[in-house]
Amino acid sequence: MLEDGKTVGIILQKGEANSLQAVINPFEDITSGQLFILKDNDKLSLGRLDSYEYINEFYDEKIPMLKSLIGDNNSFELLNMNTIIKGSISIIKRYNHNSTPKPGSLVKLLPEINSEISLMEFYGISDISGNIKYGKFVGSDIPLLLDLNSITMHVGIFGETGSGKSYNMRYLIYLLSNIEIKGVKTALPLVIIDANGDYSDFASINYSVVKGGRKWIKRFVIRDPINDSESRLTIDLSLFTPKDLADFIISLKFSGESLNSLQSNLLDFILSRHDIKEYNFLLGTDEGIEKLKSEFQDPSLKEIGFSYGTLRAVLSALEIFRSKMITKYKLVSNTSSINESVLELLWKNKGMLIIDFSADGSPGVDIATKQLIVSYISRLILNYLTKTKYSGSQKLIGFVIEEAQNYIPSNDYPVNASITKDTLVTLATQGRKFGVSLFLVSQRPAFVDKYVLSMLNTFFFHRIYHEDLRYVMSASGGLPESLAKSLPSLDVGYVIVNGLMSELKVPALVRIPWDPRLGSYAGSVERIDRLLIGE
Ligand SMILES: Nc1ncnc2c1ncn2[C@@H]1O[C@H](COP(=O)(O)OP(=O)(O)OP(=O)(O)O)[C@@H](O)[C@H]1O
Repeated sequence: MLEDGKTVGIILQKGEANSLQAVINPFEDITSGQLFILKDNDKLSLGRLDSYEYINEFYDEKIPMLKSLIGDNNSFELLNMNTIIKGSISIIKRYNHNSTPKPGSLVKLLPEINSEISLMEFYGISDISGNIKYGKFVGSDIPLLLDLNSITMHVGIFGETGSGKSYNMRYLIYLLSNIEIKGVKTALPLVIIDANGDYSDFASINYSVVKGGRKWIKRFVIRDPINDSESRLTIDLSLFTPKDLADFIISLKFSGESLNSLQSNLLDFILSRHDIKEYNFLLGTDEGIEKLKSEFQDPSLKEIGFSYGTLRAVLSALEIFRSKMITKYKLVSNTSSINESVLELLWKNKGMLIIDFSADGSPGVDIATKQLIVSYISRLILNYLTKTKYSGSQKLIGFVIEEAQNYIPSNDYPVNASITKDTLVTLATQGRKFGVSLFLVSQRPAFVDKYVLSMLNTFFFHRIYHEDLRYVMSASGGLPESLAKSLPSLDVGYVIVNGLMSELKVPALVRIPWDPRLGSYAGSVERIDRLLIGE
């Protein structure tokens, strides 16, 4: 069965450890990273083409090994050509044996696989019920199996702009929405921080794409909703410490870029005199802000050492906060629109919450406010899952964060994200225990916090910038040189998948199938030539 694919080459030399040299038919369309079956009599192995080159005038019948192969018709045709492909192949799996294919072994395309039994045979596993079928290995129709049981070890999706990340995330959402386990349709509950409105259609026109195992989808916006598929996002400030809120309010004045610690200390001092349950009133209503402002008249503040200038600066920060959060965004509410009951509904219905941060869904909302929201949602998810875990039941939520560098930046990235970073680090470290699966999507992995990067265990690498190669290599535990070399020039629609979820257990080059329903979203771009002629 596994050996049924077409013979396209012959092993010539056995190199060190798992590496082999082979001649391959030059008329075959091959790619670095492609998988082949290697057949040494009845011993089969799986090999990955690491590199190849076209060599001319190779054939020389005086070579003893070639002489012995000339008897075989297939081999003769291969060897009797002026140009051949010389390829380096590494063995990535041996099927029930320990040997390395000897010179003369055949290199075969992967077979056609039409049944789950042959798929299990290919992977050498005895159960595929916890797996989803993702894309196809390059040069074959065999899907990469992704093990759902490793999903809480977190996922990274990286690639430069236009490399296909959003389409891939949409494809993953489609797969995670249409899971079938032992005949039961289900889905991974998802909360999505949608930076550019790339997923909003799943709540409306493309609902059918994701409704397989889901019964509930909600899209949140930060403006007045204009139809039934939208809800206004509000958050509950009692989930934050006074220090978090003080830092946020003061930094908002500087567009989130810097922080005056004296001003922040003063506001922290005032807020700390209140119970956290009062924060939604104090910071979410005009009366509350007025009450808070009146507390700055307290003469003891000057005695403690807060200057008049600091007091005035904090009052002006509170005004800026009021005009944005209360007047413009109407963001704060005791009965926040996303709360623990909503997460409970999300879990029960295997639903999906889309937080639309696009210019359409959240017009004019600055990055600091987006961070406050992401921080709020992270805390909510962590609190909810911790509570359910300690009450004896385990639940699971996938948390997709696009433009992850804005929420968990590395030290090299000029964004202050103290309000999100700590909680997201906790989610990354504790996620497996409590049932959180992070999906971090970013154009620049170099700008994502190194510690969090090291917590990710499954990677989807699209074409990436040269400068990011180093980070990608260290975060993913290394890629074979051949695959690493191809990363900066990978075509759209191709991705290197590596890590715990991959049943292949080694990095693989995978083709992501095109589905027009998944291909029409806010971030997808039309071809400019067709656009210009109005096609
Ligand atoms: N598997 C695929 N097959 C064919 N076309 C694809 C595939 N994946 C993506 N594309 C096309 O490539 C373009 C860019 O893809 P996508 O929007 O996913 O990139 P991106 O990496 O998310 O970019 P950005 O970071 O700028 O948002 C889109 O127009 C999309 O339709």
